[in-house]
Amino acid sequence: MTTITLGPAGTYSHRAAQAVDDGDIEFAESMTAIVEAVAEGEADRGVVPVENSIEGSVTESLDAFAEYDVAVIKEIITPIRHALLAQGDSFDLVTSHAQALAQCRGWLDEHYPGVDVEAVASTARGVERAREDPNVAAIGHPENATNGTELKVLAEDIQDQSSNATRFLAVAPVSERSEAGGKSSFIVYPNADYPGLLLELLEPFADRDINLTRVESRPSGERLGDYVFHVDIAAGLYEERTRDAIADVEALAENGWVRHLGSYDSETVLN
Ligand SMILES: O=C(O)C(=O)Cc1ccccc1
Repeated sequence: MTTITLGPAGTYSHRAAQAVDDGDIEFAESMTAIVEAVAEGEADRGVVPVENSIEGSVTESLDAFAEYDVAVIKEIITPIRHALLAQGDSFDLVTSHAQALAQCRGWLDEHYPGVDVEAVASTARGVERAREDPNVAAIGHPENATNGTELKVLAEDIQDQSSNATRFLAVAPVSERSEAGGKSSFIVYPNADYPGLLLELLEPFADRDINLTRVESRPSGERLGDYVFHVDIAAGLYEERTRDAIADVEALAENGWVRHLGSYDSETVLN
């Protein structure tokens, strides 16, 4: 089994992927490339971050789910504890994944006011930069300090909120889409715009006492003000009430489309 996730080795996505699958791990440098590799049959599994408790959605992952046909087979929730890593105590640039830089914005302002920051494709890519250049520090998991040339851990737990957690989703080819699991995800493109549309789309769940765990609107890319809705619910597709609710949503979206991502269970991993 080959799992593809955000690389190089040492990213938080890599850690989440290892927690759910101990097979071969391959790396890509964008969420889109990971989802595309699974949709095209180049990898059996993909693991991408979708939401962080401080910074919110990883929009690139959501947009990739709307673009490529894949099945969501598991949710992985993991606490994220960032460290500042560098060759020595002085540096003039801090580099990391944009989400990690944002999660530590307050801490950086307080301890290194005015320091330059630069976003790179992943936290581990930032660590590579710090290994190559003594003027660069990186934000990432503290274990990156010892994997390879030694780096100093200048500070630990630098995220702005101690309860920093990220949700990752594991995806598989559509043939593995399941109806079993306590949560389900789907994407609705109603291709319509009238007062009360969103209310109508959500009523089928309220009427059946199904809890929504997330609703996110993303631009459809068609025209300004036109949206695709990403909806997660705390119910499985094996339940009649879920199938009935989604049938109602499909009727409302008759001029657009509904993409079923599948039902799955959630696992919290501490790593
Ligand atoms: O760059 C990484 O390590 C990732 O896996 C993306 C990410 C960045 C910050 C928090 C969670 C995931």
